Amino acid sequence: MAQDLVDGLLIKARSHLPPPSEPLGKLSKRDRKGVAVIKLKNPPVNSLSLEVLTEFVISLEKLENDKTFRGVIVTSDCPGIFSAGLDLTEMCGKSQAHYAEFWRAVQELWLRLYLSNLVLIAAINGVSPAGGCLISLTCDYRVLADNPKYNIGLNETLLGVVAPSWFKDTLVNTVGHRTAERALQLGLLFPPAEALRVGMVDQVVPEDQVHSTALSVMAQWLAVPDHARQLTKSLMRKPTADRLVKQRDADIQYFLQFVSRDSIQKSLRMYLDKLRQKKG
Ligand SMILES: CC/C=C\C/C=C\C/C=C\C=C\CC(=O)SCCNC(=O)CCNC(=O)[C@H](O)C(C)(C)COP(=O)(O)OP(=O)(O)OC[C@H]1O[C@@H](n2cnc3c(N)ncnc32)[C@H](O)[C@@H]1OP(=O)(O)O
Repeated sequence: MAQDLVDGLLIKARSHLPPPSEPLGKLSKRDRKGVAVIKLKNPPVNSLSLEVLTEFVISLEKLENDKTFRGVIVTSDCPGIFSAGLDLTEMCGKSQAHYAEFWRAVQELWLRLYLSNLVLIAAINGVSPAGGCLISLTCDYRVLADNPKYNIGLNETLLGVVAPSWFKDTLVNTVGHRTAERALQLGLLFPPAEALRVGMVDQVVPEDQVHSTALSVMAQWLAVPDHARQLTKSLMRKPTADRLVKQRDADIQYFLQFVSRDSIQKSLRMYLDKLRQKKG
């Protein structure tokens, strides 16, 4: 059975955790075949808070260091939402020190995912804007559920902010320069068929087949000897990652200046208010 391949690892935000005696991320070692599942669970929308980013990095590090694991399926535990992207409340009305800590955590997660030695397959079972899309773009392969609500893309410009150069590079490396330029400037969120057409995802399948498809794809990738695949991945990705590694502090300073501007704070607040008012 395909499911027998899978081990479970759940990332949760502390505020939604059961008693503190339980560890934040649960890593069970029952699996024998070396595939783990990281399920993002930060209801209601799997926003990437500082805590979730940090926990994600720790979980990945554990998996990287545990040689029984060779692949990870990244998916969501929140129905209909893969991830709403970076937690906007982390970028509004906080201190400079907080912004710096938050942005370093965003950088760290991107670097860990993008350069991971593990095979990463995104099983995208929900809408996936901005940072949510970025997570999937760092994976080696993307399977998207065929639901017209499950848009995916880097929509930063629609919030009045700018996708940083390494977000942009990740998209360019996936869909090519022209598609990326248009998608980034317009802040396009692609429905499944369009996402497949432009190469933002590799496969679109019925919703109930996302997980099994991700497992089949994983088996195909794991059939390749690790050392050859890992070196090839590094050849393809390291130049892009190195551009950030060489200027991480400058990138943080740039983010601080940008996000602290009154005009940017105003845009982010207005966007959050719009989201909150949607209900009422
Ligand atoms: C070198 C660097 C230099 C320069 C670069 C500078 C800056 C870069 C800056 C930013 C980069 C940002 C990347 C991002 O990821 S920004 C996040 C973008 N995300 C979005 O646009 C998605 C917004 N959310 C939605 O569209 C919807 O919520 C949804 C489709 C995901 C889900 O819709 P639902 O109807 O199911 O749920 P809602 O009622 O809308 O939301 C429930 C609840 O959650 C709050 N919320 C939603 N998204 C976020 C978020 N991203 N962060 C924080 N909170 C979020 C929403 O407000 C509701 O809250 P309340 O229950 O009303 O309190």
